[in-house]
Amino acid sequence: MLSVSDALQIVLNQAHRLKPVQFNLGREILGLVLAEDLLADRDSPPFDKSMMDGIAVNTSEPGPDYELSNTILAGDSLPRTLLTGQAMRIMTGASVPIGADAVIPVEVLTESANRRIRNNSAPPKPGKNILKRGTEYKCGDVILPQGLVLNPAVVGLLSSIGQTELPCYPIPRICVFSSGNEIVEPHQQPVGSQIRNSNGPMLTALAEQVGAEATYLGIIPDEEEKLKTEIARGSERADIVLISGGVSMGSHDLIPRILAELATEIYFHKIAMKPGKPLLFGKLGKCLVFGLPGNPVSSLVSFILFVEPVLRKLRGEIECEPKKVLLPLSESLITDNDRPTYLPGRLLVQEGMELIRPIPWAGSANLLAYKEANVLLAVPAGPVKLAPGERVTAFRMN
Ligand SMILES: Nc1nc2c(c(=O)[nH]1)N[C@H]1C(S)=C(S)[C@@H](COP(=O)(O)OP(=O)(O)OC[C@H]3O[C@@H](n4cnc5c(N)ncnc54)[C@H](O)[C@@H]3O)O[C@H]1N2
Ligand code: MOO
Repeated sequence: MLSVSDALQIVLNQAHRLKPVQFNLGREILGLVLAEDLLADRDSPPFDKSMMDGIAVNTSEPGPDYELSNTILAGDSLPRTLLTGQAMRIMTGASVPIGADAVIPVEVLTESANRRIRNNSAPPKPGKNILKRGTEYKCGDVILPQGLVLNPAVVGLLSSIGQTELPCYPIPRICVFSSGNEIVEPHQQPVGSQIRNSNGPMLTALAEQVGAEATYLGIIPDEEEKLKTEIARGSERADIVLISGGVSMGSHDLIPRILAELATEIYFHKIAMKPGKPLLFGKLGKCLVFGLPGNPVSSLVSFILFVEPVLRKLRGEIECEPKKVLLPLSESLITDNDRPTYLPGRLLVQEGMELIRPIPWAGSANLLAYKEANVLLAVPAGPVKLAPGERVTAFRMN
C-alpha cells in the first residue's frame, strides 16, 4: 500500500500555484501570499534621522556648552549646516543637519539665557541617537520576497514603499459535499440510525482556516445520478472538491465508481495509514478531487495531511508540507497498529520545555478526543512502547 509520504508527493505534484492577480493595498490582502519580489523605491531611512528630541552636535566639539542656532522639525525639507560651536534643536524624525554626528536628548540639557545650552551628561559618541540613511534597507533592495504571507507589518511596509497595488495569489476555492443516506444537517432532528453531519461544517471550517474560500454544497444521497451531477457541477466552480463518505468497500460506497464514470483520473485510492486508509485522490478536468473517508476523524486527519498542503501550494505558500516536530512525551505511549498511525496530542509548555501529551483515542469515530488536540502524533506500525521523556514525531495542527 502507498505510504503517506509518497501519496503526499503525488498530491503536491498535481497541485499548481494559482495565477496571480492584482490586489489593492488594504485589509483584504491580510493572509494572502505575495506573487513577486517587491523592491524598495528609496533608502530607509531616506536621510540621516534623529531618533530623539534634543540637540544635534558635532562630537569633535565635546561641549558641554553650545550656542543654539535653528530648530529642525520632522518634515523640514532643506538640509541645514551646523556651524562650529553651535548646536541645533532637533525633533525625533527630523533630518540631521550637515556637520552634526550625534544627538543629545533634551532630558540631559539645561538652557540658559542668550541661547546657550549645556550638556549635563558625558560628551556623546559619534552616531549617538542617529539612524544613518539606508541602514534599514537601500533603494532597489528586495524587501518583500515572493511567497511572503501578508501580515499587518507587511501592510505597513507596502505603504512605506508606495506599493498601492500588488500581485498576490488568489484565494483557492473549495467545494465541500457530504454523502450518505444516514446523514442529516445539524439543525435537523435525527431519527433512528440517522446521524448529524459533522464532516461538512468541520471540513468547511478547516479549509477556511487555511485561507480558502469554502462553499458547503450539502448532503448528496447515495444515488448515482445525483452524485454525478453534483460532483461535476462542483468541479466546474472550484479548484478542489471534497466529498466525505462513501469511499470504502460497501455496496453503497459509490464515490470511486462515480468518479471513474466522470472520467476522473484517479491517482490513488488507499493509503497505508490509520485513520484514513480509504482516502481517494484524483483530478476531474482541472479540479483536484478528494474522496475523504466518512468517519469524522478519518476526514479530519486526511484533510490535515493531504488537503491542507495542497491548499497551501495553490495559494502560493513556499512551505506547504505539514510542520514536523520531534519532542519529548509527557506521558508514556503504548500502541500496536497494523498501519502507521496518527493520534491526537497536545503540545504544551511545562517549565519552559515543550512536551507532547498523547490524548486517549478510541478510533476513527472518536472526534471528541480532538477537541483540544493541537498536534497529530505519528507512530509506526507494529508494537511501540515509549516512556515519558522519549521523543515522538508529531505534526502541528493549525
Ligand atoms: N469491508 C471494509 N469495510 C471498511 C473498510 C475496509 O477496508 N473494508 N474501511 C473502513 C475504514 S478504515 C473507514 S475510514 C470507513 C470509511 O468509509 P466510507 O468513506 O465509505 O464512509 P461511510 O461508510 O460513508 O461512513 C463511515 C462512517 O462515518 C459516518 N459518516 C459519514 N459521513 C459523515 C458525516 N458527514 N458526518 C458524520 N459522520 C459521517 C458514517 O455514518 C459511518 O459511521 O470504512 C470502513 N469500512
Ligand atoms: O482508516 Mo479508517 O479511517 O481507520 O477508520
